[in-house]
Amino acid sequence: MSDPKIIVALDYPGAAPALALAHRLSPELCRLKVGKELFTATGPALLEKLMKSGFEIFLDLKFHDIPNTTAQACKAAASLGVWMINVHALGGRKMLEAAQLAVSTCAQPPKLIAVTLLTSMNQQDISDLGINATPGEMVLRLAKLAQDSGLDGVVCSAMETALLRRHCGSKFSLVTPGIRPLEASLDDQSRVMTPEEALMAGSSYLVIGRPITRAVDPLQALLDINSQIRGL
Ligand SMILES: O=C(O)c1cc(=O)[nH]c(=O)n1[C@@H]1O[C@H](COP(=O)(O)O)[C@@H](O)[C@H]1O
Repeated sequence: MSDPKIIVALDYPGAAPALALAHRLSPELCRLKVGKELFTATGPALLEKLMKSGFEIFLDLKFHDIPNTTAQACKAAASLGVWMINVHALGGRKMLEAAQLAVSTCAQPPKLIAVTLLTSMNQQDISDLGINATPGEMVLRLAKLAQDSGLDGVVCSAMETALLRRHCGSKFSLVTPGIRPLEASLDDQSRVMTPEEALMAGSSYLVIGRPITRAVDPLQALLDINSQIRGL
């Protein structure tokens, strides 16, 4: 099976627009991400439809709770047959280890990754939290914590991928949102890179939403990005 690098974020309020977009794309070209908005509106039924069409799904619910609650939520998410799920690294070591253990006991364990520092956040946002670190320092610390806890990878900005590749090795998955082709609007993202820059820096997968979903021709936008990154 092909291993498409692009994960298209289906950030929609309901099933109809999400399915309409999925029908225009194809599993050879991309994976799909279902996040909080869409999953809250549609529940697992939509995942089944998308998976029946052959798409691998990143279920992005960013669990962050006490260890037992997070572990049980991860178990429930893993039982849906998705390709990847995530938690927040800020939940700490005990939560991460509990999540990893819960997922590892599933029949078909999905990849489990941890969100480090949201790509919408910048130095000022970190200072506002009372944390005395640069984005790079904070992301590296959280990525090492996730790796030590047995997770498969992290969500980070592509601006940190070169640093994480050096410290976490080549097998650790680096999933990077905040991807913006040249001339695309930043929207609410802060730490962004182009698709080529992100892959050259060491990203494993690129999460891309609005630059594709809000394009006049989403399939063409996806094909354009895939042709820019071919061979990287
Ligand atoms: O976990 C994520 O996927 C995620 C983490 C992060 O730090 N930043 C981030 O943007 N995301 C998600 O990635 C997608 C980015 O969408 P666009 O900004 O439209 O490309 C959204 O669905 C976000 O929820």
